[in-house]
Amino acid sequence: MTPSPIIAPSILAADFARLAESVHAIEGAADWVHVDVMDNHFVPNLTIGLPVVQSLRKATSIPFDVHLMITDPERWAPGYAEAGAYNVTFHAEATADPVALAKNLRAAGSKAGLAIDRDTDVEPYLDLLPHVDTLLIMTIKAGFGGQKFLPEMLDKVREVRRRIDADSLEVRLEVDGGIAADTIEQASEAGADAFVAGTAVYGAHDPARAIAELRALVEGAG
Ligand SMILES: O=C(CO)[C@@H](O)[C@H](O)COP(=O)(O)O
Repeated sequence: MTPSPIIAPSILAADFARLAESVHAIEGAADWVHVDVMDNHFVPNLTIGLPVVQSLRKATSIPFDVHLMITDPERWAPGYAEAGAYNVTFHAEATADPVALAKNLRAAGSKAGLAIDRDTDVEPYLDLLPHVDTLLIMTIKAGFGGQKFLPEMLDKVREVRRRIDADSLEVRLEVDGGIAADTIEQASEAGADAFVAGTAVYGAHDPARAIAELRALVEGAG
Protein backbone atom coordinates (compact mmCIF):
# COMPACT_ATOMS: atom_id res chain seq x y z
CA MET A 1 0.00 0.00 0.00
CA THR A 2 1.32 3.47 -0.88
CA PRO A 3 1.86 5.54 2.30
CA SER A 4 0.37 9.02 2.84
CA PRO A 5 1.87 11.54 0.47
CA ILE A 6 4.71 13.76 1.56
CA ILE A 7 4.80 17.34 0.29
CA ALA A 8 8.27 18.87 0.53
CA PRO A 9 8.60 22.50 -0.57
CA SER A 10 12.04 23.34 -1.91
CA ILE A 11 13.65 26.39 -0.38
CA LEU A 12 15.52 26.93 -3.63
CA ALA A 13 12.50 29.00 -4.67
CA ALA A 14 12.33 30.88 -1.35
CA ASP A 15 13.88 34.22 -0.47
CA PHE A 16 17.39 33.31 0.67
CA ALA A 17 17.59 36.50 2.75
CA ARG A 18 14.59 35.26 4.75
CA LEU A 19 15.12 31.55 4.92
CA ALA A 20 13.81 31.07 8.47
CA GLU A 21 10.66 33.08 7.72
CA SER A 22 10.18 31.09 4.52
CA VAL A 23 10.30 27.85 6.47
CA HIS A 24 7.96 29.22 9.14
CA ALA A 25 5.48 30.04 6.37
CA ILE A 26 5.05 26.33 5.55
CA GLU A 27 5.10 24.89 9.08
CA GLY A 28 1.94 22.92 9.75
CA ALA A 29 1.24 22.61 6.02
CA ALA A 30 4.33 20.82 4.67
CA ASP A 31 5.63 17.43 5.77
CA TRP A 32 9.29 18.13 5.08
CA VAL A 33 11.28 21.07 3.81
CA HIS A 34 13.52 20.20 0.87
CA VAL A 35 16.96 21.79 1.19
CA ASP A 36 18.90 21.96 -2.09
CA VAL A 37 22.66 22.01 -1.57
CA MET A 38 24.59 22.76 -4.78
CA ASP A 39 28.36 23.10 -5.04
CA ASN A 40 28.94 24.53 -8.54
CA HIS A 41 30.83 21.33 -9.41
CA PHE A 42 28.27 18.56 -9.57
CA VAL A 43 25.79 21.09 -10.95
CA PRO A 44 26.53 24.56 -12.41
CA ASN A 45 24.87 26.40 -9.55
CA LEU A 46 25.78 27.33 -5.99
CA THR A 47 23.38 27.54 -3.07
CA ILE A 48 24.01 26.92 0.62
CA GLY A 49 26.14 24.58 2.67
CA LEU A 50 26.41 23.04 6.10
CA PRO A 51 26.70 26.24 8.21
CA VAL A 52 23.44 27.59 6.83
CA VAL A 53 21.69 24.24 7.29
CA GLN A 54 22.96 24.03 10.88
CA SER A 55 21.58 27.50 11.63
CA LEU A 56 18.28 26.87 9.89
CA ARG A 57 17.89 23.58 11.76
CA LYS A 58 17.72 25.57 15.01
CA ALA A 59 14.96 27.82 13.63
CA THR A 60 12.31 25.15 13.01
CA SER A 61 11.21 21.66 13.92
CA ILE A 62 10.06 20.67 10.42
CA PRO A 63 12.02 17.67 9.10
CA PHE A 64 14.81 18.54 6.65
CA ASP A 65 15.01 16.62 3.41
CA VAL A 66 18.52 17.56 2.29
CA HIS A 67 19.31 17.02 -1.39
CA LEU A 68 23.03 17.10 -2.01
CA MET A 69 23.89 18.06 -5.57
CA ILE A 70 27.59 17.91 -4.83
CA THR A 71 30.70 15.99 -5.73
CA ASP A 72 32.39 13.94 -3.02
CA PRO A 73 29.25 13.29 -0.95
CA GLU A 74 31.22 10.75 1.12
CA ARG A 75 33.09 13.68 2.63
CA TRP A 76 30.18 16.01 3.27
CA ALA A 77 26.94 14.06 3.60
CA PRO A 78 27.38 12.69 7.15
CA GLY A 79 27.75 16.27 8.45
CA TYR A 80 24.18 17.01 7.35
CA ALA A 81 22.95 13.93 9.19
CA GLU A 82 24.85 15.03 12.30
CA ALA A 83 23.29 18.49 11.94
CA GLY A 84 19.86 16.90 12.39
CA ALA A 85 18.62 16.37 8.85
CA TYR A 86 15.81 13.83 8.70
CA ASN A 87 16.84 12.52 5.29
CA VAL A 88 20.05 13.11 3.35
CA THR A 89 20.00 12.34 -0.36
CA PHE A 90 23.13 12.04 -2.48
CA HIS A 91 23.39 11.47 -6.22
CA ALA A 92 24.04 8.08 -7.77
CA GLU A 93 26.23 9.85 -10.33
CA ALA A 94 28.47 11.30 -7.60
CA THR A 95 29.42 8.23 -5.63
CA ALA A 96 31.15 4.94 -6.35
CA ASP A 97 29.69 3.12 -3.34
CA PRO A 98 26.10 4.18 -2.61
CA VAL A 99 25.52 1.32 -0.18
CA ALA A 100 28.46 2.31 2.03
CA LEU A 101 27.40 5.96 2.02
CA ALA A 102 23.80 5.06 2.89
CA LYS A 103 25.09 2.97 5.78
CA ASN A 104 27.24 5.87 7.02
CA LEU A 105 24.29 8.24 6.86
CA ARG A 106 22.11 5.92 8.89
CA ALA A 107 24.92 5.53 11.43
CA ALA A 108 25.16 9.34 11.59
CA GLY A 109 21.48 9.58 12.45
CA SER A 110 19.53 10.32 9.27
CA LYS A 111 17.67 8.38 6.69
CA ALA A 112 19.52 7.80 3.44
CA GLY A 113 18.36 8.83 -0.01
CA LEU A 114 19.63 8.08 -3.48
CA ALA A 115 18.93 10.53 -6.33
CA ILE A 116 18.84 9.69 -10.03
CA ASP A 117 19.39 12.60 -12.41
CA ARG A 118 17.60 13.10 -15.73
CA ASP A 119 20.18 11.36 -17.91
CA THR A 120 20.76 8.34 -15.66
CA ASP A 121 18.93 5.04 -16.03
CA VAL A 122 17.41 3.78 -12.82
CA GLU A 123 17.57 0.08 -13.67
CA PRO A 124 21.19 -0.43 -12.47
CA TYR A 125 20.18 0.95 -9.05
CA LEU A 126 17.05 -1.09 -8.40
CA ASP A 127 18.95 -3.73 -6.43
CA LEU A 128 20.12 -0.98 -4.03
CA LEU A 129 16.58 -0.14 -2.94
CA PRO A 130 16.75 -2.28 0.24
CA HIS A 131 19.72 -0.14 1.36
CA VAL A 132 18.05 3.27 1.15
CA ASP A 133 15.04 5.02 2.67
CA THR A 134 14.21 7.34 -0.21
CA LEU A 135 14.76 7.15 -3.94
CA LEU A 136 14.53 10.51 -5.66
CA ILE A 137 13.81 10.66 -9.37
CA MET A 138 14.69 14.01 -10.93
CA THR A 139 11.91 15.08 -13.27
CA ILE A 140 14.23 17.78 -14.64
CA LYS A 141 18.01 18.06 -15.02
CA ALA A 142 19.36 18.83 -11.54
CA GLY A 143 20.74 22.32 -11.01
CA PHE A 144 18.01 24.93 -11.25
CA GLY A 145 14.49 25.54 -10.07
CA GLY A 146 11.67 26.67 -12.31
CA GLN A 147 12.30 24.11 -15.08
CA LYS A 148 9.63 22.33 -17.09
CA PHE A 149 8.53 18.93 -15.79
CA LEU A 150 9.67 16.06 -18.04
CA PRO A 151 6.83 13.48 -18.23
CA GLU A 152 9.16 10.91 -19.83
CA MET A 153 10.90 10.60 -16.44
CA LEU A 154 7.76 8.92 -15.12
CA ASP A 155 8.81 5.64 -16.73
CA LYS A 156 11.58 5.54 -14.12
CA VAL A 157 9.05 6.23 -11.38
CA ARG A 158 6.88 3.33 -12.59
CA GLU A 159 9.90 1.03 -12.71
CA VAL A 160 10.90 1.87 -9.15
CA ARG A 161 7.34 1.61 -7.87
CA ARG A 162 7.03 -1.88 -9.38
CA ARG A 163 10.16 -3.02 -7.54
CA ILE A 164 9.18 -1.38 -4.23
CA ASP A 165 5.80 -3.07 -4.33
CA ALA A 166 7.06 -6.42 -5.61
CA ASP A 167 9.61 -6.63 -2.80
CA SER A 168 7.40 -4.93 -0.17
CA LEU A 169 10.10 -2.36 0.53
CA GLU A 170 9.64 0.63 2.82
CA VAL A 171 11.18 3.19 0.51
CA ARG A 172 9.76 6.62 -0.23
CA LEU A 173 9.64 7.37 -3.95
CA GLU A 174 10.24 11.06 -4.41
CA VAL A 175 9.97 13.26 -7.50
CA ASP A 176 11.66 16.62 -7.90
CA GLY A 177 11.41 19.22 -10.63
CA GLY A 178 8.47 21.04 -12.13
CA ILE A 179 6.02 19.55 -9.65
CA ALA A 180 2.92 21.76 -9.63
CA ALA A 181 -0.87 21.58 -9.83
CA ASP A 182 -0.73 20.47 -13.47
CA THR A 183 1.90 17.71 -12.98
CA ILE A 184 1.56 16.28 -9.48
CA GLU A 185 -1.31 13.91 -10.33
CA GLN A 186 0.68 12.30 -13.16
CA ALA A 187 3.60 11.75 -10.82
CA SER A 188 1.32 10.29 -8.18
CA GLU A 189 -0.38 7.97 -10.65
CA ALA A 190 3.06 6.76 -11.77
CA GLY A 191 3.77 5.75 -8.17
CA ALA A 192 5.53 8.67 -6.49
CA ASP A 193 4.62 9.26 -2.85
CA ALA A 194 6.85 12.24 -1.99
CA PHE A 195 6.70 15.46 -3.97
CA VAL A 196 9.23 18.29 -4.01
CA ALA A 197 7.77 21.58 -5.15
CA GLY A 198 9.70 24.86 -5.22
CA THR A 199 8.18 27.37 -7.59
CA ALA A 200 4.65 26.02 -7.12
CA VAL A 201 4.86 26.71 -3.38
CA TYR A 202 7.15 29.71 -2.93
CA GLY A 203 6.01 31.37 -6.14
CA ALA A 204 2.46 31.32 -4.78
CA HIS A 205 0.92 34.22 -2.88
CA ASP A 206 0.07 31.84 0.00
CA PRO A 207 2.62 28.98 0.26
CA ALA A 208 0.62 27.05 2.89
CA ARG A 209 -2.48 27.16 0.72
CA ALA A 210 -0.48 26.06 -2.33
CA ILE A 211 0.72 23.02 -0.34
CA ALA A 212 -2.85 22.17 0.68
CA GLU A 213 -3.94 22.36 -2.95
CA LEU A 214 -1.11 20.06 -4.07
CA ARG A 215 -1.97 17.61 -1.31
CA ALA A 216 -5.65 17.58 -2.31
CA LEU A 217 -4.68 16.79 -5.90
CA VAL A 218 -2.49 13.87 -4.84
CA GLU A 219 -5.12 12.50 -2.51
CA GLY A 220 -7.64 12.76 -5.35
CA ALA A 221 -5.26 10.87 -7.63
CA GLY A 222 -4.65 8.10 -5.11
O1 LIG B 1 16.68 19.97 -7.10
C1 LIG B 1 16.10 20.85 -7.65
C2 LIG B 1 16.75 21.60 -8.74
O2 LIG B 1 17.92 20.96 -9.07
C3 LIG B 1 14.70 21.09 -7.24
O3 LIG B 1 14.49 20.91 -5.87
C4 LIG B 1 14.06 22.32 -7.74
O4 LIG B 1 14.52 23.40 -7.01
C5 LIG B 1 12.58 22.24 -7.64
O5 LIG B 1 12.09 23.47 -8.02
P1 LIG B 1 10.83 23.63 -8.96
O6 LIG B 1 11.08 22.84 -10.23
O7 LIG B 1 9.69 23.05 -8.18
O8 LIG B 1 10.75 25.08 -9.17
